[in-house]
This record gives sequence, structure tokens and C-alpha cells, in this order.
Amino acid sequence: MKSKYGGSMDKIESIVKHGFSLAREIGDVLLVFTETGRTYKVLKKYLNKECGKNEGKNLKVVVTTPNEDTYSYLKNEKEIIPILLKYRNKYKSAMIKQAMIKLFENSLVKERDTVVAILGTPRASGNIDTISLIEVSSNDFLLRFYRFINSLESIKRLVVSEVLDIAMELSIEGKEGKPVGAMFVVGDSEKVLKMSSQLILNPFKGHDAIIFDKRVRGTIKELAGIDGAFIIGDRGEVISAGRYLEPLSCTLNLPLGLGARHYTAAAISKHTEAVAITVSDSGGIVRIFKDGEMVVEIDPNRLDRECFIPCI
Ligand SMILES: Nc1ncnc2c1ncn2[C@@H]1O[C@H](COP(=O)(O)OP(=O)(O)OP(=O)(O)O)[C@@H](O)[C@H]1O
Ligand SMILES: [Mn+2]
Repeated sequence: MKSKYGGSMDKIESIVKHGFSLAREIGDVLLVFTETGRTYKVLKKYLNKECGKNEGKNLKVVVTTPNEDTYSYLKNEKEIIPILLKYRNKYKSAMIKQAMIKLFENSLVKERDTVVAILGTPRASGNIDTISLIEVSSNDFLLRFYRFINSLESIKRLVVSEVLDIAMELSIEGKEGKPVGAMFVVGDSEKVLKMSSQLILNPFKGHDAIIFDKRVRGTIKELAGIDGAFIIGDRGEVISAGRYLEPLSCTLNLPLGLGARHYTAAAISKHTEAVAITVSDSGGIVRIFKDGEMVVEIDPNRLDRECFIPCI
């Protein structure tokens, strides 16, 4: 039977059925990707069926979508954990990476966990064609990100996750169709401010702006590309933009080819408790610096071989 979205229903049905039974057999988390919610509706039959019940197996079922309407529908569904993806990727591995980052940020996955993902070609709704096995501990990128995000105390983790979302959106969307660079310095702001000075009048002065506010998010994206860094407090307060960082000089062990933005980000993270997140304006790669090290490097869209996730 052809579904109105193109993929044949029987194919989708059997992928969901086998993905679910695989997850029950060897997985800790079942991660289902859906645009319209239809794949979830196929899964729901197995979740509710007597034999499908995950008795004695606390299998977490996460359903993720980039579609706000689908997300509001999923939020009312029992037995699943809905996650909203902030943007649509071009590649399956990038889509899985985005979802895995969300799972880490929400403490839904532990280091030794196995995740079974059911997905299709991104941006082609209804075309479920892949079951993927993700072992956090055997994937270098995922393991590094997992350990980084778990090294942060809970509030800071929320703030860093929000800033990382903004950085990833800037990387994907750019500004007026061109790549845009940015640097965000999160936490230990008193010390960071002492090690920096305003390049321009501070647009956030006196505004009590908070990073979780959608209007502030929009303002930051509008201002992205100006010289200097955004300074964000431990609780998400946006303290300044256009800030020139002058950290003490230090020897850093960074990959070759990075310039002043990245060196300064690493240096400020070495001399303070701050985490620095950069978006490169040549290529859009997002990098995270902590304790003077580049701990994570993410290219939200390129098919990143090194962390290509094996798909069945
Ligand atoms: N010390 C600093 N403090 C704040 N911002 C800085 C500092 N150094 C550089 N930047 C910002 O980084 C931008 C890019 O500088 P540069 O090209 O040297 O860095 P980069 O590491 O090569 O980054 P990109 O990959 O984006 O080109 C500068 O225009 C400036 O806005
Ligand atoms: Mn440069």
C-alpha cells in the first residue's frame, strides 16, 4: 500500500517493527525521527500491544521532530519522550548527531548506552528507510561531547546547550546567505570582563536580557558577525556584545589553521572557568573550548566521516 507521503506503508511498518524489537532486545534508548508524526503512529501500535509492552525493560522511547506542530502533538503522548530539533540537517549522520546532543543535554543517555534509531532521508517526509545502532562509548565524537556536557553543573549545562543551539543555527543559516562568525563566552563573567574591553557601545547594557528569551536569541543572531565576543553569565544573562578579549598569553595545543578568534576562545577558557563556543566564518564549523582545550568540533551539516554512524 502506498502511503500518501511516498514510502510504502509495509516498508515503514516492517522497519518500525524490527527497529522496535531490536531496541527491546539490545537497546537502552529507541530514538525515532518523524516530521509529521506518522512514523510514531505506526510505532504506537507496538508500544501499546500486549506483546510489545517493554515489561521488565526500561527502554526509553524518544520521538524527535523538527516540526513544531508535530512536537506539540507528541507532548501529549504518554510512554514517549518528545524532543524538538531546532533545525533540519541535510544528512542522516548530522541529524543523528543533533538528536544525540539533545539526548545528552537532557541526560537521557548514559556513556555505556546503546541507542537504536529509526529514521529516513532528512527533509524527505515519509521515507523511513534506516535502522541505526549508536554505541555512545565507541563513537569518539559522541563520547567527547557526552563527557564535556556532563562536566558542567546543571544550570550551566542548560545555558551552554542554548548557546550551542544558537551557534549551530548561525552555522547553518549564516546571515543574508553568507557564512557568519561568532564567539560566545559562557560563565565566570566577572573575570572575563576584567580580561576584555568594549569594541563598541554595549547593546545589552541595562536590558536584563536572558539567553532563553526568543527575542534575545533573535537579537543575538542579528548582531552576529560584529567584531568581538558575546559575554554570557552562568545563569544565561546576556551581559555584553562586541567585547574584545585580551586573555593572558599562554601556550595552547590547538589544531593548525585556527586564527585569533579560536586562540582567544581557547585562552579565555584556560584562564577562567568560562566555556567558549565559536562559529568560524570560514566554513561554519562550531567549536567548544574548555580549560584551554578544543573539546568538541561540530560541522552541523557536512557528512562528518569521523563520526559517521553505521546504518543497517
Ligand atoms: N581577541 C579577540 N576578542 C574578540 N573577538 C576576536 C578576537 N580576535 C578575533 N576576534 C574576532 O574573530 C574574527 C575573526 O578573526 P580571525 O579570522 O583572526 O579568527 P579565526 O580564528 O581565523 O576565525 P574564523 O575561522 O572565523 O576566520 C575577528 O573579526 C573578530 O571579530
Ligand atoms: Mn580567520
